[in-house]
Amino acid sequence: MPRAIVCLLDSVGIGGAPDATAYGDEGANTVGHIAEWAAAGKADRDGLRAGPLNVPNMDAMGLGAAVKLSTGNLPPNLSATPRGGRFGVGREVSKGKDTPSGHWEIAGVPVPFEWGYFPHEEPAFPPDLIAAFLERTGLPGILGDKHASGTDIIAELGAEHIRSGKPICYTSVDSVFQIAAHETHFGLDRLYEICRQVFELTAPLKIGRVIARPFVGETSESFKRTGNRRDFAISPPEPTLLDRNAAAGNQVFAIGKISDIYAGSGVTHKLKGTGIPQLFDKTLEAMEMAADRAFIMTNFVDFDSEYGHRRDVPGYAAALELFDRRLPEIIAAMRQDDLLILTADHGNDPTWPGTDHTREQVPILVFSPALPQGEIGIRQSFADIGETIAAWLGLAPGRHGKTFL
Ligand SMILES: O=P(O)(O)O[C@H]1O[C@H](CO)[C@@H](O)[C@H]1O
Ligand SMILES: [Mn+2]
Ligand SMILES: [Mn+2]
Repeated sequence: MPRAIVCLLDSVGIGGAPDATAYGDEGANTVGHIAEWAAAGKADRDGLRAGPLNVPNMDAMGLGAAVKLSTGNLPPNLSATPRGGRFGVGREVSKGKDTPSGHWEIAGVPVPFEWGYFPHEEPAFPPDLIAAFLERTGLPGILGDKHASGTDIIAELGAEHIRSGKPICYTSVDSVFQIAAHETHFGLDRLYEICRQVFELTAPLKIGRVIARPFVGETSESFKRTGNRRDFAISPPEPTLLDRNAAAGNQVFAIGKISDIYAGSGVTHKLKGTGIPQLFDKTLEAMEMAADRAFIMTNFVDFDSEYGHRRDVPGYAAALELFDRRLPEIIAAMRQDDLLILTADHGNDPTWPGTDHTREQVPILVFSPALPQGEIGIRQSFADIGETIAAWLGLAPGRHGKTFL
């Protein structure tokens, strides 16, 4: 009996989105540029990695071929000829180049509305929203109130935050209200509680997520974010693949950030994990526990949060290589009728200006022991992934997307 596993490599885009210009991202290509920089010796870091990008296992599943299909160019050290599975390219129809938009569409639900965004101005947040927030929480004020990178802003304002007790509030090009606060000086539960308050206040503005960004350390040089990030997210507007599989009485394993991204909806088993190795361990654990018709989905967030937003090319390359080294463990744990899909939710080209996501197409790399090698082309919506999995698991067809198997 079938099962399905999705490894979502957060932000591992492959360029070529036809609407990239509208986002200022024409030419962005996360995998392609990392491979180019690595081949040119520009992704070396002592003690971490060196030389051309080395991802033979993903490449065998069609990573190089997918980049070529997406952009017309084969990046250095990747191959145009996969050695197993089916490869293709996913094109997003939802307008946001953010995590929930990508994930919901992958689970069969393109986002039918425009998210609310905060302007690239200071203050970024509407004064009446902040006034209501301060009134509800009794806080003495906020710091930040602008677009920022989360690591930069804690270095800039962390000390003042500790002194004043004012939380650091910031946003980005995504539909987010983020709050950074110190885990002990401010308190983790208190941070979660004020996020909950903001989440209620921002719901009418269609803000996708309020994100708690706890950190530790005592000085600007040593402040460090912890794994206790928590996302308070709007619920998807229609039942996703997760809801549909759970409603059919099947297991749905949400690993890492997945449960938060779908607001917990349709999740029957939630497994926490931080970092690529632990997320792999949890995925393997879920594969051991999973019954027939189970759906397992893991979000590997580090590509995005640790390397993409930080514009860290060697770090991103090393993370891809680490993922690639462990991929055979998942393949070895697969049963004959398990389906594995590697894909991504958007791009985050670490060679691109700024620190935000980039509008890109994504790889769709499909593997099942029984499935012959082949190509699935450029899919016109990420929803084709969800629809294919739904069919694989024996669920009734959904409202969006077409199966590609
Ligand atoms: O710079 P950090 O705090 O990592 O923020 C990033 O993380 C947010 C959620 O993925 C994005 O919108 C981007 O702003
Ligand atoms: Mn993402
Ligand atoms: Mn991100």
